[in-house]
Amino acid sequence: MTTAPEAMPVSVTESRLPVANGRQTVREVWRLSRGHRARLVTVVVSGIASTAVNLIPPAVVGVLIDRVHAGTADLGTVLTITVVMGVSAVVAAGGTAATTVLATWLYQTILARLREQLVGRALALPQHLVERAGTGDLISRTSDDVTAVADAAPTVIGALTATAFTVIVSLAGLVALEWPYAAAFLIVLPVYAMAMRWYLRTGPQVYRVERAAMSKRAQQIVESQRGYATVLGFGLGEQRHHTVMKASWGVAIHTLRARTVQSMFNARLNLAECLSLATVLITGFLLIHHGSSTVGAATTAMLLVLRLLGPINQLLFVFDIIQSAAASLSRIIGITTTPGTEAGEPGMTGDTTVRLREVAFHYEDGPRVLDGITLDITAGEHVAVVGASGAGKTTLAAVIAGIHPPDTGTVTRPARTAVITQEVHVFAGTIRDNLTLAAPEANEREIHAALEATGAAAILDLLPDGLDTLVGSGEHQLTDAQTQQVALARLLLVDPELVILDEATAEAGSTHAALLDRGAEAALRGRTGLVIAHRLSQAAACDRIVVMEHGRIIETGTHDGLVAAGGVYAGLWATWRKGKSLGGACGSE
Ligand SMILES: Nc1ncnc2c1ncn2[C@@H]1O[C@H](COP(=O)(O)OP(=O)(O)OP(=O)(O)O)[C@@H](O)[C@H]1O
Repeated sequence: MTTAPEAMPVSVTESRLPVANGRQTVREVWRLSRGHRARLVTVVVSGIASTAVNLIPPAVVGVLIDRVHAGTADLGTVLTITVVMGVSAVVAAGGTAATTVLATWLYQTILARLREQLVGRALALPQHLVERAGTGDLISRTSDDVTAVADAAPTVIGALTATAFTVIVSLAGLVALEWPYAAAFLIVLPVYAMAMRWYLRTGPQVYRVERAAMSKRAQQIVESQRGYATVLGFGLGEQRHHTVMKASWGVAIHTLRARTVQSMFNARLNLAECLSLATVLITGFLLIHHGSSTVGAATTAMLLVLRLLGPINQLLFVFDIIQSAAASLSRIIGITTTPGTEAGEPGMTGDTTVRLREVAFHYEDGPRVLDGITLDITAGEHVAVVGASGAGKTTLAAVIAGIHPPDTGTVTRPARTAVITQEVHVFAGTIRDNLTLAAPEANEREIHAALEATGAAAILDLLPDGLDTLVGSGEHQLTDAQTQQVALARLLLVDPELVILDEATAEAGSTHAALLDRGAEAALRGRTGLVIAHRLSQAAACDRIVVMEHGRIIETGTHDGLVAAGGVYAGLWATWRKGKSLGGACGSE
């Protein structure tokens, strides 16, 4: 009796990252095999041949039994049959080994290509897609789904090549012995079909839910790790722990359900096996009783059926794994076939201006946070955006940067746009790695010039190994100000046409703020710039100021003009001046 192998979890269809359909998946796998098709054919032929050789032993055992039964077996017969069985076993083993090696080489090569494409494409995905779907889904595809496909490949490829031919040859063998043997086996096939039908109706849904629970858990863990500082800062450890624990329990419950479904499928398969053996045994008994079959033929028939059961179960199990792995594969190929940003995102233009027309935007299920935004930023102009918290400043920056596509309206921006957001990540590696991340060709002189210009050169004096100091998790920790300075220097090395600065708030008048203002000034010099002004001193130094309220632009003009107009900005400025000292981001102060 048999036991089903561990079923792979299937993918979440409700995911918002694209999922390829069956035809796209097959076409893509076929494309990936380009250059290796001759090997593919060899794998199929050698797998089929070795399976066919495996059918020789049942046939010769039947002959031996009949000869023994007829009293014609002598030592020569036994030796001949032994040699035939021995040779067929060696040939089948050699063929299977060769098939396995060739198949392994083939699928590993294809998988390696797929992985390369996946990583390359994942890094080039349009940001708004990843933002909307959540990084957990992307991580799940690049880890869980790749593992599912890699684990499934050996089983699937080996079994598929062997199974189909075994079934055909064994059935042909049963017919050649006596057609009732084949008929006896065939009448049990509906039981297999019913087991399969039940499983296909029940399994995918259970696995899908299991996989959705896994994605949710991954998302919760990633968010807890990403927001580590916030979790610590706000004492959210207990709450995050509870959320992750709840998500983990969800996985445990759904995994238990999935394994239960698997066990029930096994029970149905075992019933089908018992019925096949019983019907062929009874048929053999009846045929021998009526003198139309021999004991040897009945034995061969039983051995052939026993041989058939293995591949049939294997086919069903492989079907299960294929189904699960195919879902993972379609999730992976959904990513690899998604157009990346290399060819340019919508809204990218060849000039250095920014142009927004009647732009509206809302977050998933939320209200509109941008409404009727029309704005032009001319080449080289520095525009500051100010407004109360929640006015939509950061969202506007993200829409201009192409991170969020607008719901309605149009946005155009320069092709080379660089953004510094409030959360700057330090990549594991050296300071040099972090600086040259987006400009790998930058030389030593350019790196130092960028550090000087942004005021970040002083950081090097504080680091044990200068540019080669290892930073990131578990290594030297940069302060927030240093991290942002490094980000500004990195931005200089990229030399963008449009700079969008939405840096973390720094207390006005602090050394931190002064350092950031100096870095920002260097980053904006000679470029078109949009500054989300968290300190009004940043706004005052820009060419033009845009005031936002509830997702709309309510005032726009120069600092002096807006102060003189006595509107919302003038009020903000008056409040600001009361308690703050001035610095500047746009560099004109
Ligand atoms: N990822 C998000 N999902 C849903 N709503 C969001 C998201 N980000 C921002 N919002 C909402 O959109 C509105 C505008 O937020 P936004 O961050 O753009 O404002 P802001 O003016 O930059 O505020 P702040 O100065 O506090 O950063 C707010 O109501 C905010 O709660």
